[in-house]
Amino acid sequence: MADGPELKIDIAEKRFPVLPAPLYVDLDIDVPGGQVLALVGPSGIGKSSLLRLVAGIDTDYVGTITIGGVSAEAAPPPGFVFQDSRLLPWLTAIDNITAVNPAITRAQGEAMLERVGLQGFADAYPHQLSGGMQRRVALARAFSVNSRLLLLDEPFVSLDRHLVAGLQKVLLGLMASERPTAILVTHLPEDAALLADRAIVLDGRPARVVADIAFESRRGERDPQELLRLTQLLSTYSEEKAL
Ligand SMILES: Nc1ncnc2c1ncn2[C@@H]1O[C@H](COP(=O)(O)OP(=O)(O)OP(=O)(O)O)[C@@H](O)[C@H]1O
Repeated sequence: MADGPELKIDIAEKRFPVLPAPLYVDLDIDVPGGQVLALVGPSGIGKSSLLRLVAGIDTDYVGTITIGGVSAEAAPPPGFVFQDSRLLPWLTAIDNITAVNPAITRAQGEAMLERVGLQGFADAYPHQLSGGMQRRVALARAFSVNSRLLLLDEPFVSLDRHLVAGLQKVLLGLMASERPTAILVTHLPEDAALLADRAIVLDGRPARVVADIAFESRRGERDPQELLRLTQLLSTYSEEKAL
């Protein structure tokens, strides 16, 4: 399969009326097709807001964002994994998947659920699934949309770490075969080290790129020493502070 689309973010200015300073001024980020970019930075810096702009959910900014040459507002909605699963509670697992892409057949939806380790759970409702299983459905749904752009907003937050390892493996496998262009928002350097090809650190208000680190080793093939090295590198930029 070919790589996902190139993503070009060129924001001249983004403000929220309640904030005294702009959230971003002259924020330029290019993500080549098929790259997984980790976006890290302190709480409140504007990571989730950037995903909402890229997704075309928030269109109130000055600048351009294009996905494969098409403006974010006009492009098909990307796969989006939110901080909470945000499954529709009145729909079964399979119906949550076909809701984002009616072209998907039941067999294809079931195959996707099998890939995330949920064989036999197609007809379960979200409340019948554990928190970790719900995240798996959310991943399956994000890979089922008619878009090869994937936005992940702290996809493993508030899950036990022993559940996270399984989900990370599922995500790595799906990204290896589907080759989406992706942005992963995370506050954990170890998640960025494991899952991404590159990391951008945002800081300040307006937020600016204070580090842009391309990882030389290949995602999915890093040994524990390399993971530790990248984690430590990224940790030097992360500070526990809220804006
Ligand atoms: N709809 C909105 N209206 C006004 N201000 C907003 C809105 N959404 C976000 N903000 C403000 O913009 C700033 C950035 O918020 P955002 O959620 O993007 O940060 P974040 O980096 O994702 O934080 P966290 O890591 O805690 O999730 C915050 O100061 C927040 O209060």
